[in-house]
Amino acid sequence: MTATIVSAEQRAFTSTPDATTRLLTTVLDAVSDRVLVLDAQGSIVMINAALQQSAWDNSLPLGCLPHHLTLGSNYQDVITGGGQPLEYQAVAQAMLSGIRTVLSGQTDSFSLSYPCHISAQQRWFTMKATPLAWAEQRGVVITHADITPTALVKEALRQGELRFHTLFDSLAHVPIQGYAPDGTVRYWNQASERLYGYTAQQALGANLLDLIVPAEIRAYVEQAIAEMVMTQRPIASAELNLLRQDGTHVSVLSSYAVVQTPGQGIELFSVDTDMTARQQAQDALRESEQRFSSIANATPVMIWLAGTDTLCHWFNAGWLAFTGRTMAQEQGHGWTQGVHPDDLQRCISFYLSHFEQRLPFQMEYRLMHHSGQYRWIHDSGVPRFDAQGEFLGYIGSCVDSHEVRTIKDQLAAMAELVPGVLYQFVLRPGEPWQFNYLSKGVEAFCGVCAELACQDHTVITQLIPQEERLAHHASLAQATRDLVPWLYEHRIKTPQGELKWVRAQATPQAQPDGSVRWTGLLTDITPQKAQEERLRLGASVFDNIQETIIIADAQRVIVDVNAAFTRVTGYTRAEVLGRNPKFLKSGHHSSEFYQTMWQDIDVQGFWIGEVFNRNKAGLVYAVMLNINAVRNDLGQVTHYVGVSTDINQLKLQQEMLERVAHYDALTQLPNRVLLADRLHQAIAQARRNQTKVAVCYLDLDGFKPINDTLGHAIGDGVLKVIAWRMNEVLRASDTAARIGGDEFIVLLSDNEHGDNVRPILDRLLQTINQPIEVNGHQTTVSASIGVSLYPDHACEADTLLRQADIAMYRAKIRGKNCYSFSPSPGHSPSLD
Ligand SMILES: Nc1nc2c(ncn2[C@@H]2O[C@H](COP(=O)(O)OP(=O)(O)OP(=O)(O)O)[C@@H](O)[C@H]2O)c(=O)[nH]1
Repeated sequence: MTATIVSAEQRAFTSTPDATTRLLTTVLDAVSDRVLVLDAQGSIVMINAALQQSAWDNSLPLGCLPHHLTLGSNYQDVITGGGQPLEYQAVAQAMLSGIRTVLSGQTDSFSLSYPCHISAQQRWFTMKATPLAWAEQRGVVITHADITPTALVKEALRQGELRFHTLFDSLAHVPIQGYAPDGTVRYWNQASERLYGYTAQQALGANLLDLIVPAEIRAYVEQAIAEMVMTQRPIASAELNLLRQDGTHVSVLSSYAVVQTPGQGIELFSVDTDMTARQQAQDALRESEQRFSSIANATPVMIWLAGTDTLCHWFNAGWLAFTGRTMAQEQGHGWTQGVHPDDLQRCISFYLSHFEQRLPFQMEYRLMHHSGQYRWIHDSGVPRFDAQGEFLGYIGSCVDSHEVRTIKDQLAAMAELVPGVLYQFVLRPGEPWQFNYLSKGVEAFCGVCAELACQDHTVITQLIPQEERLAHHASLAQATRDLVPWLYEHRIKTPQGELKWVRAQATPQAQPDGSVRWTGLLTDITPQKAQEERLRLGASVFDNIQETIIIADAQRVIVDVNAAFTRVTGYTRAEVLGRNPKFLKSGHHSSEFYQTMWQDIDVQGFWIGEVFNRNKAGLVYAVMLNINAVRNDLGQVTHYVGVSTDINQLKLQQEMLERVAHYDALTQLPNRVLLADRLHQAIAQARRNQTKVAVCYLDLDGFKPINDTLGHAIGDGVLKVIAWRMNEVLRASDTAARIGGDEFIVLLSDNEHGDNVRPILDRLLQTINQPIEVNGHQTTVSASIGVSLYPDHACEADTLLRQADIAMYRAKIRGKNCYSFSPSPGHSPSLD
């Protein structure tokens, strides 16, 4: 294309013989931009081909209208001339102002973009003015470049960026920052404002590194940015500790985006997640773990931690000090190597069974001490859960319970020696009983295994007969409520079918956790119960037996009597309790009698004999009394039991027989047998007392005629009267006996000499000789008496009797109704 020269100025411009100018003109004609040159006055001195060509387009942009665009015309007139749309007038003024600044040398260039409607399409142009000098003239070269394609792209980008930022802004809670490779902030959303404290206005244009990157990580951030710029790819997310405006730190997780923006180069975006809360939680957790670990390591208690896989992964210093092993050795299953082989199986299965159910547990096992000795430890494990209830594993604490266990074993051994069963169980509201301890005695006593009973209380409770169980449980529940010592007797039926009586005594104690712990003793009272049964039976016999029973204590004070006692004696039980039984004395026995009786009881433990007692009514009765001393295990007398059998009838019968044997049935005077006894006693007494006994042989005179005339019955009556009269004149110590027919013997004891008996003999003769009336029949008899004296006439009873008999005949011979003494030895019989 060739430049068109249309004026003198144009000619002057083009006539310059400067090859450079020509070259320039040629170049200007070759470019597609619209170019025109103004001189210092603003007149058009050159128009290139593109502008020339476009001058024919009715829709030329501003300043290019063809009817104005002529060489030599003033450019100001061209672009401010009439017919231009109103919206262009401001643009035209701006253009002129810029051109003037260039022409005046104030600036090296001026550019302005402006829209322009061509054929109803909006297009974008950039007007640029740069100074130009030629042939000692100065001017300005103006280009109008159609930048519509570039503008469209930029607009699209701007719209895209707008949407991008709108999207960012809509992420109100996500802090996002956009920045240039040099750190200049280009985007700063509201979330960033909240997080870092800088407003968008403060942040935009500032350097991100200066705003929020602490000095200590600045080099790292710079390097990261450089890497992203170089690779045009984001680096991996990083956790950074950044600064807020107020100087505090904030922990963020930064994710990055690298955006290649046409015209703006690389733009970087950081998308931050505030990690402060998580960091604080992590810090708190770490601190808590550190605190736990320092506390756990400071305590002498041995502590272990297990994860959800049942494996122990941590042991405190106390544990490691105990075992003398390293953490690595103990972790996993390592710790089980230290458990005593006898305890291992029990220990593991106990641990696993509780672990499976997430239950707390307590167990004891022997663990190898670093000294090489096994020691008992008490291990308490509890499940761990996080705040959301998620199971985390177990934590366990152990204490060296060796000494305690040793004492416990000793106590258990002692407990085995205690008769009965020592036990302890715990009652928790709403839970079944739990036996903590049962001494081994339960196996012999109840026939059940102590360990099984500790696992399941029904092993014990089901031993109680069904019909007694309710009352037993109610009694126990009452004592649990009242917290008072409990004493209860009940039966059990052992698995072997044995029925036993149990005395359960225990003390309930309230525990801080709301449970009640019972500690007590079960005693086998089967023998006592059998004894009680026997006693009950005995008591029944006691009250129903015919014999009277008196029970006295060791001081011989009555503590009980039976019903027969009251029936026989007339005394009620209340009247005699607390009294000595001696009030029953009849007076028939001497004090020696009783002394002997008690001596026998004390020495041989019993006494049996006949005793005359006196009842409440004053009557004497005979009993066969059996007194037994009851002694305790120490041999001390605790009670006396007297059992009396009423022998009154027997006694009467005996007396009757005795009387028959010793007394004359008609006159009731002693007979010959009793006389012989009395005579021997009288002789013995006289011998002791140096006195004399007179043996008087008395025979009635003329009795036969009474029988013969009045009859035998009257004769009997006479004999009875005579007997009665004889006793009337005799002393109590004397004896009148009938030895047959009308013959009597009178013994006069304790006479100082023979003459002392004469008055008595006289009174005898006199009283016998008194008239007698029997059944209306009057009669009279007399008596002849022969007297022998002990020891004057003889010392033997028979001799004395014989001599008295002889003397009596002498009295008969002397005429009857008189007495005659036996002659003294060596003397001739006399009739005195
Ligand atoms: N009624 C009665 N008579 C008796 C009883 N026992 C003996 N006789 C009688 O007593 C008499 C005793 O005899 P004698 O002593 O010879 O009679 P006597 O008339 O007293 O004679 P002398 O002694 O010589 O004075 C006999 O006739 C007996 O039959 C008795 O129990 N009752």
